[in-house]
Amino acid sequence: MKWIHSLKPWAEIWQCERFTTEFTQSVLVAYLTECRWFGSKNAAVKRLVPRGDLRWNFSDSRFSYLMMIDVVHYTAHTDTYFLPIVFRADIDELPQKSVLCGLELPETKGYIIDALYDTDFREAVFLHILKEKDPPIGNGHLRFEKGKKLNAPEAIESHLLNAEQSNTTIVYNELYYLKIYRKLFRDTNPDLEITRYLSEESFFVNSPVYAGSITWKREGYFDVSLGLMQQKVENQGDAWNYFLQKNLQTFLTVKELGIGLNDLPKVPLYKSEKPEDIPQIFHQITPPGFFGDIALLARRTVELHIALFREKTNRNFSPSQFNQDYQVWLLNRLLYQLDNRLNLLEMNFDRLPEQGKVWAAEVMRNAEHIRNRILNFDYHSLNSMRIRIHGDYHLGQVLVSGGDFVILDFEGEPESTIRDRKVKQPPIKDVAGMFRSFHYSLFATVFNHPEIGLPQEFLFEVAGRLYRAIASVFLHFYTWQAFENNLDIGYRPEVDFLLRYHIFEKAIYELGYELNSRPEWVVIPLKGIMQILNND
Ligand SMILES: Nc1ncnc2c1ncn2[C@@H]1O[C@H](COP(=O)(O)OP(=O)(O)O)[C@@H](O)[C@H]1O
Ligand SMILES: O=P(O)(O)O[C@H]1O[C@H](CO)[C@@H](O[C@H]2O[C@H](CO)[C@@H](O)[C@H](O)[C@H]2O)[C@H](O)[C@H]1O
Repeated sequence: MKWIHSLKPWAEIWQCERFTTEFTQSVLVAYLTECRWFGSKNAAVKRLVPRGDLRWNFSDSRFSYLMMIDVVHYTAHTDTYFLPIVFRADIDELPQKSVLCGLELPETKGYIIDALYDTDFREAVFLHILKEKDPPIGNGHLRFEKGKKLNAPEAIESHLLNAEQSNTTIVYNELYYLKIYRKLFRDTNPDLEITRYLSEESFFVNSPVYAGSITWKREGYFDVSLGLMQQKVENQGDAWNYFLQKNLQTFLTVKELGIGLNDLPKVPLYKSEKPEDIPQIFHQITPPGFFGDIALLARRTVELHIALFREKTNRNFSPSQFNQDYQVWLLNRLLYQLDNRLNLLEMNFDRLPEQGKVWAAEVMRNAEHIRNRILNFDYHSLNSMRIRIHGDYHLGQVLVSGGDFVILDFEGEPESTIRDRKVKQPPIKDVAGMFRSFHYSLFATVFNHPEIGLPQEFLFEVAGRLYRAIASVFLHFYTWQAFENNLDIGYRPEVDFLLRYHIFEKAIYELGYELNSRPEWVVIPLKGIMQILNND
């Protein structure tokens, strides 16, 4: 562990230049790189600028520096990360990842730790939310807001959630989940905005109940969301793992029954069908209730969109029409994204698995065709409405809860700016996200289970046909409910156009996500893009 010596006491630590330099250069860089939530691991970082003047006296005897760290990249782009810290004399029973460094002060020595690992800090946060306090911080104050449904417990027990996530969640009394945002934005986080709206102002009940939030407020500046508390959703895991299991069972049944491709008709792509009109064979190979689950997820998805569509007065939520400004925004963003992906593919080409190289080369050869497809968007022919949507909708964002589905995590697409995430978009974009996710889950099952013992190409083909059946049933329930409830998604040709357009967009987005986060998975979006191009 790194030790730093300071000539100033903890209360004046940021005035000690030696500390600031050593802490920034030899502690923070190494610490952040090890954090799951630090998203700039692969980026070339020019410098870190920690802001240490935001002192919060969270109890009579202790305080924390609510450290906000500007990460300046060589591209000049800057991200801000949140790492509240406290000083402690001991680190008994704390995990190693909570400790940033040892610190020798003039009169004592101890450790700087991530404050979220400190029980007193966590308890103080909860009590501040419960009592709706507004302590001063820097040139502003912290606003601890209490949700209507938060009740005072007799005693507070807390721990950190042990989950793969981009932020850090504190669990209180196994009842409340407080997500502390690690990447900060100069505006209210859409996750907080949408969760609070759905929970307190809409009829939609399949998203978590809002329990409170923490916001840094300053006169003349945009709000900065630091945390969102929700009621815990009792659940049996996420829909991603749920469907992986179902897919595996399906492939094993295909093997057991000796099903061949001739037995599995190709349902027309994206034509909505009632489950009973899907060829019987798809009901035979999938586990009981499979298409019922698809129908239920489609219903919850459309209900979410109806709730977001209903708003008439709050301009953050009221629907908008397609227009020239939106089209310019969309095309600029997607063309930039495509160039970024082609560049990433080229730079990472040699690291790709063999199959990935073949498909990557094909995608690169088709660059002009792809660009043209992106440009093929004309708002004049679109009559439906744009609304606030989930924006990063996939099976991992859905919890399976007592035979139902609950939709979470409204932060939006991780790569987008905060303002881009709030742009109203066609709700069909979420449907496209979910379709990509079903596609992913089928291909991931094939990749992860060589023990199924059938040729991969055959299983890919089975996956493709099952995907068509899933999409048809989902679309049936989604569009039917949308039409019944006057959710303005347009007539069928418009739905079809937007669906295909956004599926393509999402696959291109995913190419970047996989190349940056888990290159061994890049074959899945590559396959997705090639399939879409070949279907044309
Ligand atoms: N309200 C909740 N109830 C139960 N589990 C939750 C709740 N919120 C989050 N989780 C769990 O925590 C995981 C991460 O949550 P998420 O909001 O996606 O965090 P992040 O934005 O940090 O990735 C979820 O997949 C889910 O398992
Ligand atoms: O971290 P987030 O959940 O906000 O979303 C990001 O990570 C997702 C992966 O965890 C990524 O989703 C992609 O992989 C999923 C399977 O792991 C798949 O179901 C999705 O369809 C696919 O997009 C998501 O794109 C990214 O934003």
